[in-house]
Order: sequence, then C-alpha cells, then structure tokens
Amino acid sequence: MDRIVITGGAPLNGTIPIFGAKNSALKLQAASLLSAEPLMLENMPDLADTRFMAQLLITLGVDVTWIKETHTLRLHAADIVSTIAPYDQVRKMRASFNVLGPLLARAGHATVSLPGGCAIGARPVDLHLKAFEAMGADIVIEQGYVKAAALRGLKGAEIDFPFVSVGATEHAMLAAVLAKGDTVLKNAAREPEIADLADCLNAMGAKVEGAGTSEIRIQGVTSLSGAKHAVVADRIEAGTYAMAAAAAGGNVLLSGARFEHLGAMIKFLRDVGVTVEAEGRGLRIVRKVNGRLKATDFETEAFPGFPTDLQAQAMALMSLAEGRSRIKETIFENRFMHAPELARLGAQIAVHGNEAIVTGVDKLIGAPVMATDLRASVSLVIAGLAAEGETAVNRVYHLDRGFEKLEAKLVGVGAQVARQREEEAA
Ligand SMILES: CC(=O)N[C@H]1[C@@H](OP(=O)(O)OP(=O)(O)OC[C@H]2O[C@@H](n3ccc(=O)[nH]c3=O)[C@H](O)[C@@H]2O)O[C@H](CO)[C@@H](O)[C@@H]1O
Ligand SMILES: C=C(OP(=O)(O)O)C(=O)O
Repeated sequence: MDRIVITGGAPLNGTIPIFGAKNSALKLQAASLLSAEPLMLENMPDLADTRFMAQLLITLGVDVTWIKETHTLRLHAADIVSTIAPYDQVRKMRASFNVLGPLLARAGHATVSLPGGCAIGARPVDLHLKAFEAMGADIVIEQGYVKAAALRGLKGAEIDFPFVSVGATEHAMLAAVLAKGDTVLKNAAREPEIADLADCLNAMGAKVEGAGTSEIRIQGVTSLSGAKHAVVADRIEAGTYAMAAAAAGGNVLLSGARFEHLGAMIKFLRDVGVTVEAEGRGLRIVRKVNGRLKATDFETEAFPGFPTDLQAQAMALMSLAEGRSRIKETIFENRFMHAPELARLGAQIAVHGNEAIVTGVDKLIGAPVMATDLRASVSLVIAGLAAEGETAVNRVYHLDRGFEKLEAKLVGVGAQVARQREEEAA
C-alpha cells in the first residue's frame, strides 16, 4: 500500500487551488439518474469516491464520460438498465446509497444494499427510509438489501426530520423532485452542499425552494431535463489547507474557497491566533511562525456550526497550541480514531466518550502512523507538516477518497511531502 512521507518544519507560502466538493459531487452524480438527458458536471473533483460512484452509475446504465482536462463529468442516463445497486458497490462507499431515491423516483422501484459500516460511527439510514415511506414507497429490508417500490409513483409529503441529517435531506430532495404534488422538508440540513444540489436540480427543471434553510419546499414535476452545473467549492478541503498553513506557519491563498461557507472555522482560527481574510475569490491564511497558537474549545455541529469533517484537522492543530483544548464531537459517536495516532507524534490527548482534552505540547516529533479514515488521515499529514523530522502516513487510500492532488498542492506551497509507492515502501 502507498504511503505519504512528510518532512516537517517547512512553512507554507503560495497559492492552493480549491477544487469541487466531494460531498456535493457524489449527490450530483446520483441526480443524473433522474433525467433521460445528459447532465454536465463542471469543477468535478477526480477522486477515488467520485470514480467509484461513476462505476456504480455505469452498472445502472448511465453513460459516463470524464473530460479530465476541464474537470468535467458528463452523465447520460438515457435508459436505466438495472435498478440494483450491489453490496460490493455500496458497502465500500456510503454515498452510493444515494442512488436509491433517484431510482425509485424514475423507475418506480430499486434494490440497494445497505451501506457498509464505517469507522466513524454506526450511521443508520432510518431517516432516509422513513422519508421514502412518507412519500408512499413500500420498503422491506431483506438479506442486507433495501427493496423499495412505488409502482404508481411517489407522492409529495410533509417530512419533519427528528434531527438534522445531511444525507437524508439530500436523499429526500432527490426523490421528491419527481413525486406527485408538494413535499415539505422540515428540520432540513442547511449545509452548502444541499443548496448546491438544489441549484443543480432546479437547472434540470425541478422546483425546489428554501434549500440552505431548515425548511425546503419541493413542487414535484413529471420529468427533468439535462443541465450544466458547476460543483460548489469544497469547504472541507479549504478548511484542511487552512489548518495545514496554521500548523506549519506561512502565508497561503486558498483560491476558490468560499468565506461564507467557512464561518465557524474562520472564527476558530482567529480565536487561536491565525489571520484569516477574504481576498478576491478566495481566503488568505497567515500564521507567523514565531510564538505558539492559543488553545481553544470547540464542538462539532451541523452547518453553520463547526463541521465534524474538520474536527480531526483542528485537533492536530490544538496538539501544538498553548494550553488545553476541550473538543466535543456531537455528530458521530466514534470519530476520535486519529487521537492515538497523533499521540505517536507526541500529542497529549485524553478521550472520554465524545470529548477529547488536548494538552498542547511544544513540539511534535515525526513517526510512522496509520490513517484510519479520510479526515483522520489528513490530520496526520497536518501534524507531520508541523513535526520535527519524518512522518510516514500509511494506508493513504483513505486520503485518496477525498483529496485530489494532495501532495502536489502541498509541495506547490513549499512542503516536503512525497508519496512512496507500495514497491518503494516495502
Ligand atoms: C458523503 C457526505 O456528504 N458525507 C457527509 C454527510 O454524511 P451523512 O449524510 O452520512 O451524515 P448525516 O448528517 O446524515 O449524519 C448525522 C448523524 O445522523 C445519524 N443518522 C443519519 C441518517 C439516518 O438515517 N439516521 C441517523 O441516525 C448519523 O449516524 C450521524 O450520527 O454529512 C456528515 C455530517 O456533516 C459529514 O460528516 C459527511 O462527510
Ligand atoms: C465522512 C465522510 O465521508 P462519507 O460520508 O462519504 O463517509 C467525510 O467526507 O469526511
């Protein structure tokens, strides 16, 4: 397996381009199933996850063309040839479950494997299924598969989510756009990726209003057309490189990063002593290398709160801050797997249930570590950039799920980072 080797200590200076958001792209890909006409997705990140989703779509009958030079993906679902999403294709990537709603809406039935257990928590899909039932679908779970049918079509419904779920909000939208009548989603998630999906669906002829607020209203239409849509900038990728610059020191422009999508993270960085300013179509991050950052407490929350997908990266930063930081993870029940790996570099972190107490240390020292999930992996890269000596991050396939050109982007701003291929690493 490949690994990433980082020699810490170099400050980061220059510009890092921010690409399209994985977490939006995957749902936009699923939206292509709703129309018999082509969907052109621009600013498409080329990631293991988006490639994987494309493979699943091919299985279902979608014609897929990557136009690599322009980061464009053309998806054409002229005919749905299969409504079965097999175990092997859904267990490996949770977001592939999102084909269920569009298949149900377009073809009237679908059989989709339950998504695989993931390292960060149990992650059930009960809210997704309740939303489809409210829209009139019959659902049974048999042999690990969700079998859903709405042979006379889905009906609009009022769905009041008991708690905020990004995936269930998006999935309900993906089905409701072709339902008969009106759907109202209450206590909907407000993440920027939801508004991005609504914009794309509306460009395809859907009638979605209120995305980005906690109440989304959808007027069903009988069919959707093709469209062209550019994937929103990845706020998690931007936040990750902001934390990297904060940890290593330096002056970095994150071009394409959206200030308005990163409010909680910007407040956190400013509180700990990093300068963050909007500049042109991006964000400027400046951290003077002399002096330590100040520890601060934070907890993860649904948008506009501090994103759980930046918790590991912020923990890496707090490992080197002056004082103690209390970090509470409120979204996933098992998302501190990076803590023992950060400890290998000398971080002092005590985990009690959903809280971690980080006591900042003067310095971290490079060591071999293991990536456990996507954001955990990149937190180890951030720690490695600030540590003395060499850090080798193993199992980097997790990183490849969500960070396109990670090493090149970091090397481009002066970091010493290289990927060792399996044969070299052996
Ligand atoms: C591909 C993608 O976009 N992934 C993101 C999405 O995941 P995902 O959409 O899976 O996250 P959710 O917002 O749905 O999950 C929030 C919480 O609700 C629980 N839950 C969710 C659905 C359900 O039917 N039942 C239930 O109990 C989950 O286990 C979790 O504890 O939002 C998360 C929260 O911002 C991010 O960390 C993920 O990166
Ligand atoms: C948890 C994540 O992704 P997924 O929901 O696809 O597992 C993530 O992007 O951090």
